[in-house]
Formats: sequence, structure tokens, C-alpha cells
Amino acid sequence: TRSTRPQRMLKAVQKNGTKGNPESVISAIDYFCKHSEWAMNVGDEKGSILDSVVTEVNPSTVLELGTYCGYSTVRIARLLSPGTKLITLEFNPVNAAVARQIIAYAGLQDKVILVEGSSGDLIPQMKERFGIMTFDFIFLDHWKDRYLPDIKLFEECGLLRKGSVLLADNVICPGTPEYLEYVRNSPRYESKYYPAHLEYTKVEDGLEKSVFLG
Ligand SMILES: O=C(NCCCOCn1ccc2cnccc21)c1cc(-c2ccc(F)cc2)cc(O)c1O
Ligand SMILES: [Mg+2]
Repeated sequence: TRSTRPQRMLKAVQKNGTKGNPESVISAIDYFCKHSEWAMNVGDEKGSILDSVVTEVNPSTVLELGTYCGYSTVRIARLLSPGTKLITLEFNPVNAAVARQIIAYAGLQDKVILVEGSSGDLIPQMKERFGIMTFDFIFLDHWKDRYLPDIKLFEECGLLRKGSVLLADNVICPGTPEYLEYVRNSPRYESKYYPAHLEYTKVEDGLEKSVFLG
């Protein structure tokens, strides 16, 4: 059967990237998306904002919802302190298989735990399966209609602490209106919008950073 876009992206990384060099993997994916095929990675513009928030938080416990091809996984993992690992959830097994190879090509496989499944099933298992108490940093980049139910699940499962930072992609395009309304009106969060554009386009999009106040 015909290859998938993530599989073609992996080939481009292996051709144009340098093994063990995360920056070259990020550049190879951005080049592929700008010159060959658009793909729904967070991209370079929003990726720089992601980098700055991760650097500011310097998290010890990290969760990413929505691995896709591993682009943002590589962006985050390359900035983590030695010994820190990030957990990333991917629903689509074909994409997960590509992501594992892209993460390994970047040399970051020891900093990443990639779990296949849905957030609704896996979030309640975080404490028992991974020995997590609370998350310092969460990147939301999965089904846009799961952002709101999942933030409520984080609260119910006691996975947030005073100061936990949630960063959400695509709050304008495709959009997460119910999530935005919740975090911007809840007294339990301090939220800030970072304007940008949909990856590799001129379409308006942005990231919403929300700090849990306890
Ligand atoms: O849809 C998007 N992402 C989500 C993928 C599936 O995620 C499924 N998934 C991954 C873990 C996971 C865990 N639990 C449940 C579902 C779970 C997404 C879409 C666009 C986009 C914007 C404009 C367009 F014209 C077309 C597409 C841009 C983005 O940046 C995105 O992130
Ligand atoms: Mg996204």
C-alpha cells in the first residue's frame, strides 16, 4: 500500500538530517513541510514559543498529548535536564512507529517514553504506571475536542500542582473554544495567549499557556 505522509517525512529526516543531532532533525522536518508536503507538526514559529516556555519551566515531569511524528517531542526532549524523561501519548500506531524512529534518529530515545493509546484511558493510569505524582509541564496537541475533558481529568486525578504549566497548540486553528473559555474564566488558572500562525502557513493560530493555581 502507498506510504503515509509520516513515513515519507521519516525518509526525508534520514536523508537530510544528521543522526544524533536533534536540531538537524527539526530542520529536516520543517524543510520537508515547507517544500514537499504540509504536515501538522507544531512547526518552527510556534516551536520557538514552545522552546521558550519549556526552558522557562525547566520541568522534571513532562507529558505530551499528541506525538504525531515526534517533532515537538524532539523539540521538548532536547531541552530537558539530564535524567529527565517525557511521556508522550499517540493514538495512531502507524504514526507512533514513525515517531519512535524519528526520536531515535535524533538520539533522544532515552529521554522519551512513547505510549500508544487514548488520553481518556491513559491519564488515569499515569500515577500507577509511571510513578508520576504531578506534572510540571503538559503540552496539549491531540484531538481538539479532548483538551477540555482532559484538563478536567488532570484535576480529578490530582495530576496538577500549584504552578503546573499547560501549553495548548491550535487554540485558534483548528480551534478549541470550550477549552479556551474554561481556562480563561476559571479562577484556578492564570492564562496567557501567544499569537502566531498555523504551522508553515499565514493562517492565524496560537498557543495558550495556563498555570494551575492550586
Ligand atoms: O488534529 C490535529 N492534531 C491531532 C492529531 C490527532 O491526535 C490524535 N491523538 C494523539 C494522541 C491522542 C491521545 N488521545 C486521543 C487522541 C490522540 C491538528 C490539526 C491541524 C490542522 C490545522 C488546519 C487544517 F486545515 C488541518 C489540520 C493542525 C495541528 O497543529 C494539529 O495538532
Ligand atoms: Mg497541533
